[in-house]
Amino acid sequence: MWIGVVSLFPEMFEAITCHGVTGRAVEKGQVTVEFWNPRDYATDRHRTVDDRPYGGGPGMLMKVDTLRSAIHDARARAEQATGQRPRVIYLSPQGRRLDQKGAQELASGPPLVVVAGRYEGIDERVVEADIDEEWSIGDYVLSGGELPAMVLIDTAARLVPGVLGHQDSAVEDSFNDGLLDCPHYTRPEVIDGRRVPEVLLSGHHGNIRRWRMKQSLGRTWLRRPDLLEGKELAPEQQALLKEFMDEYAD
Ligand SMILES: NC(=O)c1ccc(NCc2cccc(O)c2)nc1
Repeated sequence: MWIGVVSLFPEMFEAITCHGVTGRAVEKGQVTVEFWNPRDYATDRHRTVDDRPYGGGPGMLMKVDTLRSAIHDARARAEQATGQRPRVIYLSPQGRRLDQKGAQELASGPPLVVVAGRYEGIDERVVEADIDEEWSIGDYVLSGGELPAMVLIDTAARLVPGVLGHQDSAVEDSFNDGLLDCPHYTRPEVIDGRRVPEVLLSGHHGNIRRWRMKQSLGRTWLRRPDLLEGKELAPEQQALLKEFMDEYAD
């Protein structure tokens, strides 16, 4: 997976390119992340990258010419490196809500150029002319688009085949098949008098699979019933959820 990043703070992205699963994916070449900094396109003495908003009001916007040059070069490199036209994404609270389904879509699609805004954002004509899709990681405002960009890149990169240890860990992940994750346990067997559920010590893989499925369904029902709305459950899932609900009612 090839990802270009347009950001005034490229060093922030070490959080995903130099650590953990995503860091190893970059090291192994399964994921490529390249950076373009609008400040490198500034020609004035002060290397200006912001500009005042028409109509007045507080704050600044990203300067148009330096931003557009960076996006243009990132786009060109994407095509040169992959032979495909990239999807240019801008992170803002006005964008499409990122979820696991969207992450899967991004991971299996064309190369990405991800644009991280600073200040109060970018000129709307740049959104119209240069941005293909606006995405949001949630209904809150951050001081910049870098953290949202890293969230988007991380959740997509980990879905690239071969990036996660054993592929099924991506499948079993929370929000896979749209359910919340089941509880997890590891050593010691007892913590402050709290024991590991016996079924998980039984070695009975069929019972363990069913217990985990029941817990995922039950937790989703209790914590995020909206995720069950309109969701087609398999007969086994329906039975397990009913069992959970009956036990919960007791
Ligand atoms: N929810 C998000 O994905 C998100 C994205 C960016 C961001 N900050 C930079 C910015 C960029 C554009 C407009 C704007 O108002 C703020 N904050 C939150």
